[in-house]
Amino acid sequence: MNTRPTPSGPVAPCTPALKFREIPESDIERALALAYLAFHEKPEDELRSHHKDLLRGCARVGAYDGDELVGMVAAFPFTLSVPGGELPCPGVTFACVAPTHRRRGALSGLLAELFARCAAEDWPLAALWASEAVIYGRFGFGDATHGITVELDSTRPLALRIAPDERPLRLVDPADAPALIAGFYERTRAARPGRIGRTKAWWTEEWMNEKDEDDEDMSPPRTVVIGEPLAGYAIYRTKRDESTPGAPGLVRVDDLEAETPAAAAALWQYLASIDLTGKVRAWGRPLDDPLLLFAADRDQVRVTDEFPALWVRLTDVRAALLRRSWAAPVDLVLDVHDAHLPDNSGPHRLTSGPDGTAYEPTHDPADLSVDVRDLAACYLGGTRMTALVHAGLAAEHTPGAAAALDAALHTELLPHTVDGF
Ligand SMILES: CC(=O)SCCNC(=O)CCNC(=O)[C@H](O)C(C)(C)COP(=O)(O)OP(=O)(O)OC[C@H]1O[C@@H](n2cnc3c(N)ncnc32)[C@H](O)[C@@H]1OP(=O)(O)O
Repeated sequence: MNTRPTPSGPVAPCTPALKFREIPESDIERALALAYLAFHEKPEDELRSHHKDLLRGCARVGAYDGDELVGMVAAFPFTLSVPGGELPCPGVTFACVAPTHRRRGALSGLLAELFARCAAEDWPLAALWASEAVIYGRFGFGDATHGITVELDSTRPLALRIAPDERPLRLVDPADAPALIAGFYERTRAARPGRIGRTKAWWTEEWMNEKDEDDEDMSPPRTVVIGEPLAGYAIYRTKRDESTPGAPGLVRVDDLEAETPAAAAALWQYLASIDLTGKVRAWGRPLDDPLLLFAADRDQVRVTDEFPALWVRLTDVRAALLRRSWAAPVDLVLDVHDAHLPDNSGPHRLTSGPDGTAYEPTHDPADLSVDVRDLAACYLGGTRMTALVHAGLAAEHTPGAAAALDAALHTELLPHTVDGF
């Protein structure tokens, strides 16, 4: 059997008039105007200039109708943590097409151009956050990391089942915070796949930016740390509730990492005890956040949302599989289907063991058939192949093949991405 019920589809035919080429620096203003048109935004000068800087640092592909720029994608030069290390991974952003040119294959052409660039640059992965979940599966992106929103009722002290770390907490000046916590963050990246490498500029402009891009009522970012040497940190903002006099305000947690459960408990307890606030909202927490287990009262700590976070594309399946580590020996034939990048398609024998990992074309019958988007969903260990087989999205020809692949793909911590872009 070789069922592939919802494959990534073939590339839509491009409008013959459209040409795809690099967007030069001289067109960045036009590129921004196009993005603001497509995303319905009218940013102030400061934010506009920030977007301009971001675009300058990106690879940029444009769709041109004659001289008119009608579509673009940009890509940050990120690295992504994968099991056992990290890989170069363009972070696709600013994907947009003028409303006059939509559904004529512009995005398809732009992504085809980007994939060609990935092959030329030896980028085995690409990744993005989707504005709409329905868009990117057809291009071979799979939802490889997931996030949850957690809300704490902090009108009463946070009840815990474990003892928090009793060492003092310190607030750190935003200008000093990146240097203090960057090394610690890097260690969390090594332990958890799906995390983006943060440059100094990324720390300063995306994490320590005084103004919050989404909510102008939010305070500047605050960074609280515990331990010497550092055992954990939280980056958060607060806002008052102006609607009702005396109503408690909000603590919004943007990032929190701790190396021990006790340090995490101390940070959550601190966040839940800030005066004049009554709710802590943490967006983009990992699915396996220990808080959900060590909270003593799950009515006080509730998961209010779950969503796909990072969509990953295996632009070079072979390189992506060879350049991650494997949790258990594996030897099976994978028949991958990739409608956009045919070099990825066809049966290959995947072996991994004490002598290393190999992934080579074979004429042996397939043990497992899977679309490249679904393999991408499993790649960081966040989705189980057995679940995909049960959902009818992958076909198991040899009993036990999916379970064997899951054992090899397993990661101790679930993949997680908190850097939006
Ligand atoms: C990574 C990021 O930046 S996410 C941000 C994405 N951008 C936005 O949401 C901005 C507003 N939207 C847009 O600019 C455009 O509609 C885009 C970029 C989403 C799509 O661009 P288009 O050039 O219209 O896409 P294109 O014509 O190549 O579509 C290819 C296929 O995807 C489908 N598709 C594209 N967008 C959507 C959508 N929003 N919902 C459902 N299907 C979609 C098309 O129907 C087409 O399907 P088909 O091959 O079966 O015919």
